[in-house]
Amino acid sequence: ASIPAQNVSSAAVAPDAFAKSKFDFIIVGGGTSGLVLARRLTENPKITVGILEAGEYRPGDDLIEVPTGGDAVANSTASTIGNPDYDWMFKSTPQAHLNGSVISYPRGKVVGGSTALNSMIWQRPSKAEYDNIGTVFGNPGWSFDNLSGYFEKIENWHAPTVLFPGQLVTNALTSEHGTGGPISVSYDTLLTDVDSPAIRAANAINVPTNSNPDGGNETYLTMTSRSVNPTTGRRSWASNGYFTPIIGRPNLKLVTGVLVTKIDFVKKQGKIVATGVQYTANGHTYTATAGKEVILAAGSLKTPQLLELSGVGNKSLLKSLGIPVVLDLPTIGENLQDHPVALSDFQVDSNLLTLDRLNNNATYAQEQLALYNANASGIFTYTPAVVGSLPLQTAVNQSVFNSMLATLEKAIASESTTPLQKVQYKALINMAQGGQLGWFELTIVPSGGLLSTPQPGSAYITSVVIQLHEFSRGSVHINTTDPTASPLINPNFLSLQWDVDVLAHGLQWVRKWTHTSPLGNLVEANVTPPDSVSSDAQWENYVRSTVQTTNHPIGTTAMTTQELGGVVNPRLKVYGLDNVRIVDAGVIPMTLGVAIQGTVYAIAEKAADLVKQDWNI
Ligand SMILES: Cc1cc2nc3c(=O)[nH]c(=O)nc-3n(C[C@H](O)[C@H](O)[C@H](O)COP(=O)(O)OP(=O)(O)OC[C@H]3O[C@@H](n4cnc5c(N)ncnc54)[C@H](O)[C@@H]3O)c2cc1C
Repeated sequence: ASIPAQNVSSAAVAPDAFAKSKFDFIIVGGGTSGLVLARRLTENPKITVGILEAGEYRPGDDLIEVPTGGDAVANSTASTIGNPDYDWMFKSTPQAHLNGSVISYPRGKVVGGSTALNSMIWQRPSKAEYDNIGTVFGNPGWSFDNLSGYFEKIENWHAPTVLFPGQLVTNALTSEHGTGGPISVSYDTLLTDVDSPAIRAANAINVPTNSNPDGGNETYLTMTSRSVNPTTGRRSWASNGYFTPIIGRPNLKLVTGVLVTKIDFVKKQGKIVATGVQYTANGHTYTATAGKEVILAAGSLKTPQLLELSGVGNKSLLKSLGIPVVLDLPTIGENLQDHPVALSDFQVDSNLLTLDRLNNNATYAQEQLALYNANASGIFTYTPAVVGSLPLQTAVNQSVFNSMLATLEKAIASESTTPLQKVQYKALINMAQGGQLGWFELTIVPSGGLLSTPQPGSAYITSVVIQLHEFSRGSVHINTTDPTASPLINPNFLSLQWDVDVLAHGLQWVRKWTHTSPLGNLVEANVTPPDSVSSDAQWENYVRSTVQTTNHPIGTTAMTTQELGGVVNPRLKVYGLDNVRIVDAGVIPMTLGVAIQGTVYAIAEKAADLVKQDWNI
């Protein structure tokens, strides 16, 4: 849809004025977690907070806020993605296990961060996964019950009004949610012609509908909630949810369009104390000072870069680049995990309503736009509704599972696994063997164009298969002292055969699903991959040549014990630094079986409480 962006206004102070202010807390990154912290810390009028953000403040921007402007797995149609006004547009290093290809890593560069770009899917993981953060990784106080409590603070939840086959609105579902929080969470009010048939077909092959994925068991298919305001029909994101309503607080200042390049440290009585940060704008370098703490919320790919540029990281790497070592903390930037994804698309009966109709029928597109503008309804409010995760055992029988596991155990025994990996692998294998938790996630995007080029007048579905718990581990590090350079992002996808097999079996399950009635009655042809891809070797080749990221990088500044190589402690403070906290997706120590924006908001809400407790404010 070509909807013009509204005028952009600025709520920020100028870079030099910001430098002259004195702050108690400096927050690097006005993204998802940065804005939550800013709001909560400035609830106390005596506390001053300064946020530094590389992007701009873009309230009411249609490209960001109109739901069909965002796509389901990113990297393709949405015009914010791949647009330097909104996106850092990172690329991975060439991927050894993906035939050397480079994959795109979109990241939000705007006040609101990656919530400006994301696909708005709103999920909570199963109980065991949150509980693991506390028990497996040695973080007292972190559990499902504790983090779920924060969801209630974040959410302004609206019950579904249109239901999937088999779905109920139960008291259990309603009571899981908050209704007074800054982020609107709602459900689609319109379904396309393929959504309900997809659910019925899954039900026919023993995959049930889950009516309450938020109560501790998120396995199986559900009508997903999403961060969309049902009254306005617009994206609800960190900027319009957390920041805009508090813009006038005199104790909060924001500077936009600046790049933070370094954290300044002094040594005081044997402690390493951060005094503030340096940042650049228009060729000038400025310094901002923090009386209490520097909080890093630059995201899992940029926070490690800033620490390394500041002399905190692996001392061999720092020395090789001529950076004076402030603190040797070699696990910074290691332990990168993500959700690799493989797509397949199918042609369906062209009379069906899918998102393709917006491209195929100009009159329909105009009518729908008018409907959207008049009363915030219609196809422009739609986001993919069919989402759910399935245990691996849904797609593989016991003997295939056993053989995958045997290959995996051999590979990880012969690898030089770190103490953290040993603990993670044990927990993951337990989860896989239990057969209860989701191992691959499915989304149906009722549209072509994400994978292959759609034929005019045709209709499609694209199925998304996400590997939720990879065993491969990557890294993100600097290779230059130039702060404007992108860090080297190496997700190291599919370095273990298990990770390939999960996606290959997931794709094969999808082919079976799409040919099961009633969905099967609507599907006319397999497009990509074509019918000719059918042997295990062909599926493997297909996976290795098409995998992308679902944009959920985590773990690069992991919250766990020092023995396991943690970067932050359970209060999110960096080990060895006196007053630096990290509050972003990088602290999540191991993959979660869901999309992660809700968790990042929850971590930031909890972090605000930890900061308030520690400073008695
Ligand atoms: C394309 C895409 C689709 C996604 N889809 C979903 C989804 O459907 N559901 C879901 O739950 N999750 C989704 N996610 C993931 C989720 O949105 C992110 O994990 C989450 O928003 C990350 O929050 P964060 O606070 O860690 O970082 P961010 O929100 O990215 O914030 C970091 C901020 O720091 C700023 N910054 C970084 N470095 C500097 C610097 N040196 N100086 C100044 N500023 C700096 C950045 O510009 C940015 O604003 C998606 C993400 C993307 C990118």
